[in-house]
Formats: sequence, C-alpha cells, structure tokens
Amino acid sequence: MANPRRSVLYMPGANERALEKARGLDADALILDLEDSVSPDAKAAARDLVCAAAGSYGNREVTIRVNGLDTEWFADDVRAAAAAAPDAIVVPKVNSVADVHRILDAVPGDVPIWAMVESPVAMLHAYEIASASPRLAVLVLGTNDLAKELHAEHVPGRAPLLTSLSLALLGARAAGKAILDGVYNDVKDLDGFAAECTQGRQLGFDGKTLIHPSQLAPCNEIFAPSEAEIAHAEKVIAAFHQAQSEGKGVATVDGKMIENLHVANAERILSVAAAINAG
Ligand SMILES: CC(C)(COP(=O)(O)OP(=O)(O)OC[C@H]1O[C@@H](n2cnc3c(N)ncnc32)[C@H](O)[C@@H]1OP(=O)(O)O)[C@@H](O)C(=O)NCCC(=O)NCCSC(=O)C[C@H](O)C(=O)O
Ligand SMILES: [Mg+2]
Repeated sequence: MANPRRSVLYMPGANERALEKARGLDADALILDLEDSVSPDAKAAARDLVCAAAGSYGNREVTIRVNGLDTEWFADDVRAAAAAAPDAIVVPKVNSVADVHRILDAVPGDVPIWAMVESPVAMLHAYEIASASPRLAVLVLGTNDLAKELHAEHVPGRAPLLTSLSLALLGARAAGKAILDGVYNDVKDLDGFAAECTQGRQLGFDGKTLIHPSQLAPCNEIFAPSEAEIAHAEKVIAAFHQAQSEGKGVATVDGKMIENLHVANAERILSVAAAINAG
C-alpha cells in the first residue's frame, strides 16, 4: 500500500524547536530542510542537527532537502544525508535529465530521490525528469521559485501558474510518479490555504507541501477521500461487478455510466483511504 502524502511539512533545519515539535504533529511526511530556510553560516550546523534527528520521527516518511547541485554544500549534504538513511533525499532546482544523473551519481546507495521542479525549463522537461530513473519517486513543486522565474504574481486561483502546474502534473503522471503541490506562504490565511488545497486536489496532486503546523489539519482533510467519496467508490465497484455477473461491461450508478476505468479510479480512492487509516 502506497504511503499517504497528503501533508508534507517543511522544517527549517537550523530550528531545533521546529524539529522537536514535528515529532507530535500529524504530518504524513516531513522535509527536514537544509536549503532556503537555512542561512549560509548555519548550513553545517543544520546538516548535523537534521541528520541526527532524521531517524526519530516514527513511521512517517522523513526526507532531507539538501542544497542544490551547483552549491558549495551539495556534496557534503548528500553524503551526510545518505548516511542518515532518510526515506528520500529531496533535491531542489532539478532542471534536466542530466541533473538527475548527476544527483544519482552523487548520492550513495539506493535512497529514493524527490526532485523539486521550480523553473520554466524544469516544467518543459517534467516528463523526462520524472521518468529518468526508478529511484526518482516524487516531483515536488517549488512555486515560490517558479513564480520568481516567471515574473508571475501570487494571486488567488493561481492563474499565472496553471500552465506550469499542469505540465508538471502531466510529466509526473505520464511517468507513473507521485507529485506534490507547492507551499502557501500566508500562514495566517487559512481560507486562502483551503481554497488552494482544494484546487491542488482537483488538479490531481497527491498532496501539498506545507510550512506551518496550522496548515496540517485542513490539508489532511481536503486531500483525504471524504466519506461520500468512499461510499460512492464502493457503490461503483459493487455495481460494476453486478453488471459483469450479468454479462454486461457497463453499469449505471445514480444515473451515470460506469465502465472499468471508473472502477480503477474507485479502487485508487479506496486504496488512498486504506493507506490513511493504516497510518
Ligand atoms: C513561516 C514561519 C517562519 C512562521 O514562524 P513563526 O511565526 O515562528 O510561527 P509560529 O510562532 O506561529 O509557530 C507556532 C509553533 O509552531 C512551530 N512551528 C512553526 N513552523 C513549524 C514548522 N514548519 N515545523 C514544525 N514546527 C513549526 C513553532 O516552533 C511554534 O512552536 P511552539 O514553540 O511550540 O509554539 C515558520 O512556520 C517556518 O519557519 N516555516 C517553515 C519555513 C521553511 O521551511 N521554508 C522552506 C521551505 S518552503 C520552500 O522553500 C518553497 C520552495 O522551495 C519554493 O520555491 O516554493
Ligand atoms: Mg524553491
């Protein structure tokens, strides 16, 4: 059963309080950050803190975000991160297949890689990046860097980013990989945050990356199948099996046509719900 990744919380790697607090937070997965939330003079100390903490978060997926490929910290970060044996290493600003190969060559062992796509060129290469290796497990949107590179504004509804979000989704799904939406910066605006979660789920993201504990509960709720969706999925599966037993390849539920593709979607919804319940 796949891990649920509704809510994936970043923690600044130099912030001991946040690293500690996350042990009691209801996030499906964690990203212990060494990149943008850590100032250059704190990078080495944060690396030590994060690598020491990585094994202490129970059953949740724990990942470490290293600094980018072309930074002075990358080589030391990936060596230390791989030795800490997280569930994945998150690499920011991945722009091409060549970048993926450089990462795979640099990261010892077989630890999975989550690639952040956060530039126009990354969006145009999303499928090639996502399909470059079986070790590449997840694409993660970096919508702050993306908006900066596009000269776009952050607005409700995210119209300026929609082409990019869709390209990244197409790339990830075509490669059969998971994909996480970017962060919502205004930690006080929970209505705006909920609207963006709903949009992300409707677009097809598996979950959303988060920056503050207050974003966890609404995100978990919005990205989980609702009771009505679960009941509908069960009804779809039962109706289709009944139709099949009568020699038919098509059924109706609540007046709507059901074919085997709807059954596959219903099964996916039930498997997400089961993974959440198992957690
Ligand atoms: C955004 C924040 C700077 C807000 O900080 P602050 O005002 O201090 O928050 P609060 O006082 O409301 O905090 C309340 C308590 O919660 C803990 N806390 C806060 N944030 C986290 C967290 N992320 N994980 C765990 N715990 C957290 C505080 O310690 C307080 O605890 P207590 O002492 O018990 O009251 C801050 O939330 C923050 O730093 N968030 C993470 C920022 C981050 O990681 N940024 C990098 C990733 S985002 C990114 O890079 C995007 C991407 O690359 C792109 O391009 O888009
Ligand atoms: Mg970024």
